[in-house]
Amino acid sequence: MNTGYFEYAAPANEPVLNYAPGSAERAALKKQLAAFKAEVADIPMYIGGKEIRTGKTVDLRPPHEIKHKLGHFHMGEASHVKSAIAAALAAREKWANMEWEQRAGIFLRAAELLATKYRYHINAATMLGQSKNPYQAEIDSACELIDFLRYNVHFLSEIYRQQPASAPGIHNRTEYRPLEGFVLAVTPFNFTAIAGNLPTSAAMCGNVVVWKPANTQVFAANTIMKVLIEAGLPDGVINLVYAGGPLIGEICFADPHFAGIHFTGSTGVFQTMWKTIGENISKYKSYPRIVGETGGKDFVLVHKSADVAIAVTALARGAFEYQGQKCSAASRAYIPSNLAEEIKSKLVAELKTMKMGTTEDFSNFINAVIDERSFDKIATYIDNAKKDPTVKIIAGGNYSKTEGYFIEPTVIEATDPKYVTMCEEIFGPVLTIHTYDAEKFEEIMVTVDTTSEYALTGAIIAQDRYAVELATKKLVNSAGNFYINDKPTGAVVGQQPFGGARASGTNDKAGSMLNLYRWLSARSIKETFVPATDYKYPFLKEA
Ligand SMILES: NC(=O)c1ccc[n+]([C@@H]2O[C@H](COP(=O)([O-])OP(=O)(O)OC[C@H]3O[C@@H](n4cnc5c(N)ncnc54)[C@H](O)[C@@H]3O)[C@@H](O)[C@H]2O)c1
Ligand SMILES: N[C@@H](CCC=O)C(=O)O
Repeated sequence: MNTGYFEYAAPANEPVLNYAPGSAERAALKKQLAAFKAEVADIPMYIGGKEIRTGKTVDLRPPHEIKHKLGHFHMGEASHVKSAIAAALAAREKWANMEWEQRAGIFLRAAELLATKYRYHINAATMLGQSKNPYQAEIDSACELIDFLRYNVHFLSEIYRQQPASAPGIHNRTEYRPLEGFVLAVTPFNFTAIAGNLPTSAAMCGNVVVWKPANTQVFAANTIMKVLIEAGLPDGVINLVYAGGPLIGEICFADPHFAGIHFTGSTGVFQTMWKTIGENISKYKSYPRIVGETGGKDFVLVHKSADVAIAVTALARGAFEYQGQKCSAASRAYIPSNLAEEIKSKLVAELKTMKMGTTEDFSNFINAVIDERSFDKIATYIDNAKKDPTVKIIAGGNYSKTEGYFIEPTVIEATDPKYVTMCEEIFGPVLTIHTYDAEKFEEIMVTVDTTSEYALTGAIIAQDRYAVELATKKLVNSAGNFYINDKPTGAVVGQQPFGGARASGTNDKAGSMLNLYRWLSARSIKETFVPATDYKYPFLKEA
């Protein structure tokens, strides 16, 4: 029974705690880190509200301390993926029919639990499981996830409010139904907020979900699921399964009830998914929604009028926060010849002050990269650069995987703007810099635009407003998130809706109305109060 139209006003962004020495939040976070390190977690899958343990376990270890075991999770097989689909479909009717304000209450309660009771749980889990320092964990697993939940409730209430006009004698209305089937959410390792947002944004719209996180993000994914259950999410609405990516794809994309994929991860995986869905298109009840935010090769373009301190900070933070493992991370920089020496020497000096080590030692800015596969891939790019006479490593270049997967912040200088590390996504702490003739700004913008297949984020650093205007126009298709005099990372929900085009994804802007529309299937209803009873037009009637 609907008894009113309920408002969900735009929320404020969750305030970022600073964890300064002596602060209460610092003590609470340290306590939770110690608690996690003192236990061995046994993490189940969650299917139809039941905890499922298969006995086939995979160990979880902090990337910065690989000898320590945090716990393990239970790996699923084909039968578990099928059970997750069945549980989702069984929950669908009741969930789709639940009044919006009841659904909203669950996600707002989850946001509140994360902001209070579970703030240090989710941050400590992200710090240990994904090797993030306290600030990087706070802006991701606490603030961004809380913002996604609160803003999406607000945005969805705004969508529901949008209704068509009605001519005299009739009433029109639009119902925003969930999709007819289940949504598959496949999430990446690098952001706990994204892992939480992809299943919950679809579920909030009334959809049922099968959620598969990255193996290296399971430690924090488990906390998200526990919070959602405590917040009152009914059984079967979101089913968390751990299984190989290809296996999940093979089963879900062959199911006639597959209604949509909400993916964030690499471009190659997304393209494979799209191809499989295309091959299976005639099997589905409805055309599935395909939403994917993928890779980037994000640029910083410095103009000859730039403030050097702004440029150096944009590069230091933009390229090396979270070890460069943000899809938005600056990984190619174009610096003008008049400022090149000053920018390089100041950047190299800054990088020397960045301490690297565990996340439990709060004096470390740099922690480890996510796993051995990633470490080896990044090290290969660095080794190849060391052997190549056309490029020079001007900072970092050392790495070790003895204690954890540590790679120094590395800067490669390339005379060729099409050198491999200017073009390919490395996803690690490696920045490549190219110096251009300061008088050839227009030419370098063509290079920026045509060097990579991606178009995720980019930044212009300039004091000259004509240069800012020119870059904003010429690079219109080079980035979905474009920054002026700032680093190209750190988009905030409700402020900079996030996503890129070209090979970077479908640009459906996580944390905005644009994204939520993809999980809705509108039904238009027209009611005529005094319907016609005669087919004849007035002019056909006798005078
Ligand atoms: N554009 C964005 O908003 C955004 C945000 C975060 C990360 N990313 C991108 O994500 C990548 C890093 O994350 P990652 O290493 O977790 O990415 P990934 O593509 O390796 O994995 C993402 C997810 O897909 C799963 N997967 C892997 N192979 C699969 C297959 N064949 N079928 C189905 N699922 C499969 C993984 O297990 C994981 O859950 C980078 O390319 C980065 O740019 C993009
Ligand atoms: N939204 C994040 C990036 C997410 C991708 O990894 C940012 O803007 O830095």
